[in-house]
Amino acid sequence: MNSHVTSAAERKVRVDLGDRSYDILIGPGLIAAAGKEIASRLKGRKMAVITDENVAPRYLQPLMASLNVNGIDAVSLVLPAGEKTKSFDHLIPVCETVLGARIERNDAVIALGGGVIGDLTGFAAGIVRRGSRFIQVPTSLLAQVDSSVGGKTGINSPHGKNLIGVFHQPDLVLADTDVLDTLSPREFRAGYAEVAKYGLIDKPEFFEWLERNWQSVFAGGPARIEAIAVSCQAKADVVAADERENGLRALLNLGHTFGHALEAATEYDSARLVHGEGVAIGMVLAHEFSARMNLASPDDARRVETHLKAVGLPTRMADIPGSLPPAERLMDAIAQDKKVKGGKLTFILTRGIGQSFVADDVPASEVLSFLKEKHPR
Ligand SMILES: NC(=O)c1ccc[n+]([C@@H]2O[C@H](COP(=O)([O-])OP(=O)(O)OC[C@H]3O[C@@H](n4cnc5c(N)ncnc54)[C@H](O)[C@@H]3O)[C@@H](O)[C@H]2O)c1
Ligand SMILES: O=C(O)C(=O)C[C@@H](O)[C@H](O)[C@H](O)COP(=O)(O)O
Ligand SMILES: [Zn+2]
Repeated sequence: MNSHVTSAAERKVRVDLGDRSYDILIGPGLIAAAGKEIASRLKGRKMAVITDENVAPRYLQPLMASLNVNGIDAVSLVLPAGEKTKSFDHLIPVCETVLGARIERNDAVIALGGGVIGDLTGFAAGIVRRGSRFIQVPTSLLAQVDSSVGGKTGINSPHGKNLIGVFHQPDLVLADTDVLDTLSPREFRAGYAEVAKYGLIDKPEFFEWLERNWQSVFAGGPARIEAIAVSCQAKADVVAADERENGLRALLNLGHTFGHALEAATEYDSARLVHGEGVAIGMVLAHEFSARMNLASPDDARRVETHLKAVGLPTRMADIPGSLPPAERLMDAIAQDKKVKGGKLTFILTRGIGQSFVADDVPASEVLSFLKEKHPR
């Protein structure tokens, strides 16, 4: 470990956004060090910690103790776990807890959990008092490599994923890598799909590294921390260049147009499909669709599927338990995607491994006949 680093962090990634820049600290022991890290960066001494029922029994008390020891007075709220929590019903108690504790703008709201808690809490922080300080303590692999970074916050609608929300950047991200040891294998794999995504967007050498080293990433230790740090740096670079998704940032949506439609189609039922699994299936579909449009070789799609299958991720719509609505209904969700412009579909397509690009004006008729072909029925 670097001797000049005073915290437990092994790696630090900076998200450069002018006066809204912030650090992502990555490494073991960061929950225990949270109070010190937060107190040294923020003036506020009142905070609300929002978490879920799986994370709370393991990590809430250590976080609260670390805050208290460093002079921070904190309240907490424990919500049900799972994607359905990203809803108006759960947004209300988060806002009321923050207001009830008289958290001022310069105090902070802390998300302790996976992407569900991070997106919901970030949204509450973005709207309470028209914007309050926000700290992410991501506890799932997915949240550590993706959702805690970049300021997209929000909730779902029956019309589609993340359709209600705001951009609201955190002031600090503390990714304690020790906590990943208690994540279920299924949730670890789901987070890994977003790690692989960075390779498939524009880092073919990272994808090759993952093909060779994924077992070490799953096992823990330096390869895991390296994969998290590479992912955070990749996301930080994109967010710094295009914070509000006017262009380049849409690349981070690789696999998501199909994936989000599948999540809406399964009614956000985490027992059937979780976000990272939808992204895995969506990335295979995006590569296959690119091959069908003669943009890429079908070999690339096969290579992506082989790797994601090897780690144990679902790669086909048929892998989702239960029946799916017809392709036409999936198209309804796709038509509600936030990337749609003037009614025209935008997809992230590819010319090969690590050669993704934003394709505007993708013909809906092509997407529909592709989905009909792939649909398990
Ligand atoms: N804002 C963004 O940029 C962004 C990026 C990617 C995904 N997302 C969103 O993130 C969500 C998915 O996040 P997720 O995969 O973290 O799901 P999640 O928040 O539901 O967490 C997954 C499961 O793991 C449990 N868990 C979390 N940390 C744990 C730990 N250390 N030990 C034991 N159990 C733990 C949770 O309780 C939950 O049951 C989706 O809603 C997705 O849309 C947002
Ligand atoms: O940060 C981004 O930008 C992403 O697209 C990251 C995705 O992994 C994430 O799932 C995001 O929430 C999707 O964004 P959305 O705008 O399609 O809701
Ligand atoms: Zn995602």
